[in-house]
Amino acid sequence: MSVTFEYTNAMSFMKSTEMDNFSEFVKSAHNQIHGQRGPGSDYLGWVNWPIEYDREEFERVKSAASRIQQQSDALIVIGIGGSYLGSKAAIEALSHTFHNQIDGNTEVYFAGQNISSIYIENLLHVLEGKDISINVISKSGTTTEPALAFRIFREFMEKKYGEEEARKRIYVTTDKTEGALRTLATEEGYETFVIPEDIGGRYSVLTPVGLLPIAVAGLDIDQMMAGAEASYHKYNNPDIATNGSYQYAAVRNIFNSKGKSIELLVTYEPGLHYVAEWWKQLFGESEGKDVKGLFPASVNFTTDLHSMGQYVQEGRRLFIETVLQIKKSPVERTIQADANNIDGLNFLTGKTMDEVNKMAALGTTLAHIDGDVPNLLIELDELNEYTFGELVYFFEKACAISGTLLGVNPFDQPGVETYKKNMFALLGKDGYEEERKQLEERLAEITKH
Ligand SMILES: O=P(O)(O)OC[C@H]1O[C@](O)(CO)[C@@H](O)[C@@H]1O
Repeated sequence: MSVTFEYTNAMSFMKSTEMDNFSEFVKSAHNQIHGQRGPGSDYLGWVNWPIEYDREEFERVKSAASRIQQQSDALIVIGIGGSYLGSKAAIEALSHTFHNQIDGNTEVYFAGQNISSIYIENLLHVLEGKDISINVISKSGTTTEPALAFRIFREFMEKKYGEEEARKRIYVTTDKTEGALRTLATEEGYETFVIPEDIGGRYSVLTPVGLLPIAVAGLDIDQMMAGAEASYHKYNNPDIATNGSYQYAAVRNIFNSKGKSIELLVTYEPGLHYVAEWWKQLFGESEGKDVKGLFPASVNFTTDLHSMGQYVQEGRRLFIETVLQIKKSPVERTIQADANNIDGLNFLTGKTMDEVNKMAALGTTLAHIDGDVPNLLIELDELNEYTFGELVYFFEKACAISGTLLGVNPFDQPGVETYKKNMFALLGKDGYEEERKQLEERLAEITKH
């Protein structure tokens, strides 16, 4: 089982010497990351995590997951950004497409990833009559969206079960010592899991942040960590000639410097939609700063070929494409002959749906190459917990190296604060009086025109 990277379909857009030229830069980026040096070096805990993770806590995650499965019909995962995208990606990719509708499964719902009252109302509606547990996840413990959702769900739980029983159904994943959530968890006696202080949100899927919800969904987290460990060893050498993760990092930078501004992550399996969402946060927050970075976007083909395909083929030439492909679908559905053949599809008789999907992918790749879109390929032999773990680490490593090559700090996200500052000022939070005054003046100016 493995994850492979290749860029053969990008070679007509670049010279092989360009890759060679990157080899020394890649080596020094590798040495920087492994030597715990450089910008953001306080956030490198994820590098050795697959071999160094806390085994005792890992076992506790598994037993909490089976307790939740026994005590509840549904788990509500409250978090935003890196505190929900990894588990959402794994559950969508690896579970039954309609996981929550299958009898016997512990349903998993997400909250706190938006501020929509409609969403909360409808979620509470769906939960009527069900026994529930909560896993609230926030590294800082102060992020508005999950804090707001937790306020609502805590009250809901205490009303439904009483304080004592609610306590047994609330699981908190947060910083080891700091933050409002840690304080609350200590006061209330909730069971807690730790987000290591040297692992940022977007690098946290293989910590309890991702692992508890993933295990509750019935997935094998031992296999996931085994895949991540294999990937750790595979991408632990600085040689660009043999390190696919570093090749991916270098090729992205080559095309960025040639003026490409968007990387489209392309999938042909709907279950991979949230893997792409997770990937967007990883690369978007890591590289989008100092007026730099490829804009990470994603499409689900063939669905989006009927909406975005036209632009990718003939619109502004901004793109590189990275196809995330599963070599062989675990499900074989053979197309049958139809006596009347009114739809004209009898030429597909005897082929499987997956063969058709693969030919759609190949045809699209060739068409997009003709439309000047360099094509990169990441292939998974199979899609399962093991290869998911491998893929996560492949991307994490590539992202750290890519951001380092780009010359940014891949581990901070200062730009996210700007909207928060405005929101707090507009809502009248204490300490934001001056900002509020300035915004009000600005808004008055806009209304005048
Ligand atoms: O886990 P927290 O601290 O609530 O943060 C959630 C998300 O918010 C961000 O900090 C951005 O505001 C992301 O980097 C992070 O994944």
